[in-house]
Amino acid sequence: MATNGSEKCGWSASQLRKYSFQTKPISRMSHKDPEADRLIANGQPVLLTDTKLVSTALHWDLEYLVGNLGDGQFSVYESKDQKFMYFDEKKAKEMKSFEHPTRRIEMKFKDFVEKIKNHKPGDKKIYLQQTLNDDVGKRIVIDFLGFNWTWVTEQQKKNGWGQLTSNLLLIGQEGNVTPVHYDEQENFFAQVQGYKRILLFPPDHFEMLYPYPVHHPHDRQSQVDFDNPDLEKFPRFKEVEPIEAVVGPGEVLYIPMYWWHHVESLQNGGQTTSINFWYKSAPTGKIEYPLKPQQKVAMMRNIEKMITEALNNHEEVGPFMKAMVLGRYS
Ligand SMILES: CC1(C)c2ccccc2-c2ccc(C[C@@H](CC(=O)O)C(=O)C(=O)O)cc21
Ligand SMILES: [Zn+2]
Repeated sequence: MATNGSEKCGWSASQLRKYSFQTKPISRMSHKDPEADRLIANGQPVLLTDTKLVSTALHWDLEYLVGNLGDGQFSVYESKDQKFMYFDEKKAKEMKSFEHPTRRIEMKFKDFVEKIKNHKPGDKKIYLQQTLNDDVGKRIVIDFLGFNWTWVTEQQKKNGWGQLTSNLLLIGQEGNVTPVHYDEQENFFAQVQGYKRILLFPPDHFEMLYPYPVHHPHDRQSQVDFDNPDLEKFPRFKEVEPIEAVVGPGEVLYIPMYWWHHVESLQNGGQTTSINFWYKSAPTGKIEYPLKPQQKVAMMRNIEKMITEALNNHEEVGPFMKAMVLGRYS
């Protein structure tokens, strides 16, 4: 819990990666503050310091998890550098030229812990990402049942969200980076062990973050490499104005649907454990004008999908849309 520096906050600015843009701090507050509910209802991010959402998981260190997660297979992603770029495996199959930035390997949890313990500089980085399901040990089930379901279910109801689709258990190594992307679900992101720095960009940053085409395996991810932005190709990237949150154990960040987020496990901060709560969005009610940026992103996605399917060849999509717009709408 970062503070004005007088109390210990468990991390220091030297552990944060350096980027070309400035950031503004996110608002942090108690979940009891009426402002918190107002922000969530308005689809604005907020860092909640005291929800106790996953307080029964705060003791989930690696040896406890080895002893209680059961003998199942876990999805572990491997990357040659510190970036773990999501890609859609189905779309990757349809794109011969696509080079996979990460590799998914299935392994037992104890083998994952061994890899973490024996990691040496130069080894591939790894990131465990696994849906919490019912074939975990019974003590994990008890911890899971002890989550603050009262509060999170109340949030789901009063914001009209759809069902809880999944809780992902995430265990990453210090320095791991999940490059900036958006999801089409509401997300209560709960930090369990270690510290993560999250940069958040509003949905209207679509034009400054240059997402990949919808049919591309990196759909929903930005084409801009934050460590080496190509301002020739992506000139409006210099206009980005993110807000920043460092989440620590017991803290919960609300990441609204369509909000871009970049996530990094602090350097030299040890391994990080997070649990996310993804909810389907509220059904679109009566359309009101002006349209929200999220609605425009959803429209652009549908139009891109329709044109790509109708032309049945994604090379033609650019020329087709240029013919429609250049000199006529631009
Ligand atoms: C990078 C990784 C492991 C991955 C690889 C391949 C396919 C999917 C994913 C995936 C999905 C979600 C996260 C959690 C989080 C980011 C973070 O905490 O790092 C986040 O973005 C969110 O909660 O929305 C992380 C990953
Ligand atoms: Zn995400």
